[in-house]
Amino acid sequence: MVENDTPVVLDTVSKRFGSTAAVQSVSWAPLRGQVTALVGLNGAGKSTLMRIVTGLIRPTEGTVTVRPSRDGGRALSAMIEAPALFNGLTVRRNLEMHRILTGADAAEVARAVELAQIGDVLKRRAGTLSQGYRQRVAMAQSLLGSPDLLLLDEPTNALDPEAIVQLRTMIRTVADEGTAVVVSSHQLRELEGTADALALLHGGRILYDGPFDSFVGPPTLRVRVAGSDGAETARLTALLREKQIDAAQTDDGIRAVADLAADSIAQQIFSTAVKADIELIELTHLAPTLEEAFHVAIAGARS
Ligand SMILES: Nc1ncnc2c1ncn2[C@@H]1O[C@H](COP(=O)(O)OP(=O)(O)OP(=O)(O)O)[C@@H](O)[C@H]1O
Repeated sequence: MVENDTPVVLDTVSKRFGSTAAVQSVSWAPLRGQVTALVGLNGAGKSTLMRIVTGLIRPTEGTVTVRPSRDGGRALSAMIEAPALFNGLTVRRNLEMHRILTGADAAEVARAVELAQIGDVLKRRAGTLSQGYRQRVAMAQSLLGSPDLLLLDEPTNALDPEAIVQLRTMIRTVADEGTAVVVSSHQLRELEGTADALALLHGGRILYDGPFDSFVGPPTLRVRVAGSDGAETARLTALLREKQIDAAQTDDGIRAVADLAADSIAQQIFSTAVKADIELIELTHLAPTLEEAFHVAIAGARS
C-alpha cells in the first residue's frame, strides 16, 4: 500500500461514552479509488467511527491521521446525520454557499448537480424539499471541493429505490476518480455490486476488513455418510485430505471446500467413498449468502 492511497489512517482507536464502549481498538485505513461499505447492526459503532474520522468527536484512545489532500482539494468531506441546509435559501444558493466555502468552481457544482440528480429543484427553497431531495442536495454539497475521502452515513435512509440506484452510480463514479468513499449501512446487501471493500463492525470492533467479494467464503459440499459413530466420517475425511481436498469433519458430517471446480470435487468425493466402501447418504452443494456470512461472523463474535 502506498501512503497516498490512504487519506486517513486509524490506529487502535477506541471511544467510550461512560460505560459504553462504542468503538474498540479499531485500526482501519480506507483506500482511495475504492468504495468501502461500513456495515453493522444498529448500535455497532458506525456513526461514532465516522464522527471520529471527521474530528467531530475525539477518540478516548488511539490516533487518527488525516493526510493533507494530494491534489490541493479537501482532505475529507462527510454527510453525517440529517442534512444541514439553509431552509430559507434556494438549492442553488445553498450550493453556491458551499462552493465558496470549499473553493470549488462552477463546473464542479454542475457536475455535483448532475451526479445527485437535483437539476429540477435548483430554484426551490431547501425548506420545501422532501427528505429524500434534502439528502440529495446534501450529497451534492459533500462532493464539492474534490475530497480525498468522502464519508456518507446511512445515505440511503430517505431515498426511494430509483434514487438508491443513482446513489450507487454516484459513489462508483466518485471512487473511480480516486476518492476513498466510505458508506455506512446496516444492510450488507445494499452495497453488493458497488462496494469494493467491506469493514464489518460489531460491538465497536472490526470483525472483517477486506475485499467485499471475499467476505462470503467459497461454496462448500456437505457430505454425510452412513453409520452413527463417526468412524466412517473420520475415515472419509482422511481419504479426501489425502487427495488434497480441503475437507473438515463437522457436527453433521464433512464440509469440503468447492470453489471453482465444485462438480469435479463432488465426483472425487463420490468415487473415493465408493472405492473405500463408504456409504454416502448426502452430497449437497451449499452456496453461502451474504446474510449467512454476516450472521456467522456476528455469531462468532458473540460466542
Ligand atoms: N453521544 C453519545 N452518548 C452516549 N452513548 C452514545 C453516544 N453516541 C453513541 N453512543 C452509543 O455508542 C454505541 C454505538 O452507537 P453508534 O451510533 O455509533 O452506532 P451505529 O452503528 O451508528 O448505529 P445505528 O445503525 O443505529 O445508527 C451505541 O451503544 C450508542 O448508544
